[in-house]
Amino acid sequence: MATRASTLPPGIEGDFTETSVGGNDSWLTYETTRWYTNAFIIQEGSPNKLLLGYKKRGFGAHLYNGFGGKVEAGESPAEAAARELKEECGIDAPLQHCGSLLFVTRGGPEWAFQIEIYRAEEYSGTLTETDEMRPEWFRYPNIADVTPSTDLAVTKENGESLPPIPYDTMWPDDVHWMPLLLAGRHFVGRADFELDNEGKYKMLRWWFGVPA
Ligand SMILES: Nc1nc2c([nH]c(=O)n2[C@H]2C[C@H](O)[C@@H](COP(=O)(O)OP(=O)(O)OP(=O)(O)O)O2)c(=O)[nH]1
Repeated sequence: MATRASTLPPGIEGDFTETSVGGNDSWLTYETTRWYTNAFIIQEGSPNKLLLGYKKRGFGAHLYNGFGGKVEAGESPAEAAARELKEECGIDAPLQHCGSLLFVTRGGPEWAFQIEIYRAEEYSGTLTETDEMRPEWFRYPNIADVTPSTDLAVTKENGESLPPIPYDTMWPDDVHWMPLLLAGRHFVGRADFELDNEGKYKMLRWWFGVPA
């Protein structure tokens, strides 16, 4: 059950209703922030379809994710999101801003990632595999009855020919906000991670909410 947020994580400001919170570690500190984007194509139908890309190289390699990257000097986040979508999978889309995620690591990059998240229901152009990303479609269930913490990967659904959302090969925070994204809701969140000795990112603490 969502509760009105009493204490927001550092870096999150506003009036939000908490949808998911966890972890016992202290919030990590950071000195600088860099801006990033992440874009998803979401199509309701039979089945409902979500476009993800398998990242072939760089940060988050071997994970499925939306399409995105750094906001370059002189660009707005919306311009960067459109550019990255085109560069990484060859398509254009009427992207709409729907979320903001603060991503902080210990042992990884020393800056905090401010990630602006976009979605679109349509696109033009031909989906193309690039050096960085391999686009693939996944199915998701009808979300009317799904709460923010429902594990969509195991929910019974139609459209058996597409695989379910591959949460096991995504950033661990994504399961907390993906239902909000799929439901077309606006959301904000913070997730702190630690890079362990084996080169894996472990989530230490997280908080997600929707505008109150
Ligand atoms: N879904 C999800 N995406 C994340 C998380 N953390 C995180 O950095 N990302 C995304 C934001 C960016 O889209 C991407 C990191 O950017 P990148 O490493 O591809 O950026 P880049 O500048 O090297 O790429 P590029 O511009 O060369 O294409 O990963 C997370 O916890 N969940």
